[in-house]
Amino acid sequence: MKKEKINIELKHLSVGYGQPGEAPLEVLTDVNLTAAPGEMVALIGSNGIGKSTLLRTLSAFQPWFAGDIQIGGKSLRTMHPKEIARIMSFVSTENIRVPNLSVFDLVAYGRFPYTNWIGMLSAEDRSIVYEAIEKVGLQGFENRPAMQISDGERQRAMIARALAQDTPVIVLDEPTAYLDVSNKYEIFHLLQVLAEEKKKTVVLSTHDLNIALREVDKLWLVTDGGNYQGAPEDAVLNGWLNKMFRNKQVGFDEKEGEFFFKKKFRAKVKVEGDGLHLIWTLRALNRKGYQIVMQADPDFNVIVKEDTWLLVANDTQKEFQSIYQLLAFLE
Ligand SMILES: Nc1ncnc2c1ncn2[C@@H]1O[C@H](COP(=O)(O)OP(=O)(O)OP(=O)(O)O)[C@@H](O)[C@H]1O
Repeated sequence: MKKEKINIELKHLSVGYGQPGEAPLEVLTDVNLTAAPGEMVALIGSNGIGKSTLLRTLSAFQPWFAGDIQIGGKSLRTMHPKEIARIMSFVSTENIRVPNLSVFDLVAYGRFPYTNWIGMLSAEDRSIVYEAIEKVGLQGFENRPAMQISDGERQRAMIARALAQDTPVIVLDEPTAYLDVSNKYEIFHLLQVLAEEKKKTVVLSTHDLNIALREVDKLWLVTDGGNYQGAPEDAVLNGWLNKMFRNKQVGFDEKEGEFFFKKKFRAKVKVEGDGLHLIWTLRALNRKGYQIVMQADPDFNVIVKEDTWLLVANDTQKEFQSIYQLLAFLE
């Protein structure tokens, strides 16, 4: 079947929760965001801001209050669940609580929009399922009970299920939450390849900001003060990342490209040296709360040579063989 290329548009969207007779809880209001075919988008924002709520709403798992969600120019409100299932797959971090469900069966659920009413898999369906399992590196796990695999393996299996569903849009809520750093990069890479080669629109939420900044095409940034979208580099240059956290102690270092915790400086240090040894010495001193100065009068100096660190303070000098030893002495 020829796959359509699908745009996503969130227009003045208000999402949240409401029970009849209770005051509605609006989690996010007036959200205006877009994603194009072939784009990998990371939704980022602080804990509890409403990322899961937004993604569940986008995937038609819950209704919204105001505005519209348009998929390929058509309002999600007007679409039949079966039509949505052929356009959009959703991966969450929820646990699987079905005993005796094998990894193969779990992934095969992805084929439900295409199977007949008893869910019979054709030979083509089975080969798509095996291919999806292989793509996420779970070959050999097909017969294992899905309840008896690790969190990371289950996360891969859930992604395989979305691959088996073969939709032009894939929405993933924290797909890398349980993965180690090498698997996080692999999953980001896999999703990126899908976006690029198959022109799928991939929208995922993540707290892995450093990876997202390096790997995705676009950020959707939700904050208390509004929403922003653009290339990760636009987010850095426009200072959006500094608006992400209410905790003013956390800042974004535009030059390093990473978040840091603002500490009170305990002393000034001037450091001489070069190469990697200098860079990591600066990071270590910074981590321990020393202010690095170039011009101002330092409280002490550190001269970095390959594998030796010379501390010069007033009239005394002391040599160390590692950063650990230098920091221990400074304590
Ligand atoms: N089923 C629910 N009913 C009512 N309120 C809810 C429900 N689920 C979540 N909330 C509330 O909605 C707000 C947003 O929650 P949500 O899970 O969307 O945030 P999030 O950005 O995904 O957080 P995190 O980064 O911690 O996963 C929170 O205040 C949360 O308590």
